[in-house]
Amino acid sequence: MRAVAEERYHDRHPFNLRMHSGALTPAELRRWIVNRFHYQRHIPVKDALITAKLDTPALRRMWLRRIQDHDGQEEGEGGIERWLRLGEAAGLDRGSLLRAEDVLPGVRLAVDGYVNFCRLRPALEAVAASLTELSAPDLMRTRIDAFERHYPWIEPEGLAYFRARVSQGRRDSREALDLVLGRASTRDDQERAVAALRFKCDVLWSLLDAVDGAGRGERT
Ligand SMILES: O=C(O)c1cc(C(=O)O)c2c(n1)C(=O)C(=O)c1cc(C(=O)O)[nH]c1-2
Repeated sequence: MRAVAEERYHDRHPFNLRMHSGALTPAELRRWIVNRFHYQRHIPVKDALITAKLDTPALRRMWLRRIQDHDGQEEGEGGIERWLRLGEAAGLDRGSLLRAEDVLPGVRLAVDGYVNFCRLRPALEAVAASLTELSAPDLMRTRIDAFERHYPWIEPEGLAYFRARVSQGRRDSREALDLVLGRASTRDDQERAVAALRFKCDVLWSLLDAVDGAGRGERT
């Protein structure tokens, strides 16, 4: 699982490499923020679908916390709100983020693919798909450094989302890995868990393909 989460993770995608080296234009970075918001706002939806598949109070409590991380305990809190503030720090309008008018077709398909995977597959596979988060905390740190160094026009308070995800991602991936290791007792289960994680890597990769492709005309 760790090898898949490392080798196929989107930190190696050309768009992320350009982000980290400071090569993105303001328009490209804003396009990424708008499109990634579409992914962010669906994370609690897919986590609700997973919660419904878990069969003990302890597991449901554990997974419900993820929904709270994104939705907050009340208005004005949580990861979705922090992402909206990132958008504002980059000069985007909150209303246009919420209306999702500029979300690319390929991004809609990638996000639908992930939500429907979690809707239709058993808990083991849906939880295993979240394990891209094994690699997410390192990427968050790279991203924070890159934003501070190369994109100072984004106000620093906007980076609160990424800072919070470093520890949340570590805890989430530890819990999800324990759950998968505890449940995947047969060879078949283990292979399905690995395939789920590969699928999720493809979701993240396709999302960035769409964002990258949309900017190609502007760059040449
Ligand atoms: O910015 C990123 O590169 C990135 C990647 C991932 C991931 O690896 O799936 C997640 C997040 N961010 C994220 O912010 C997040 O809340 C999250 C939840 C999940 C998941 O599948 O349950 N992945 C991710």
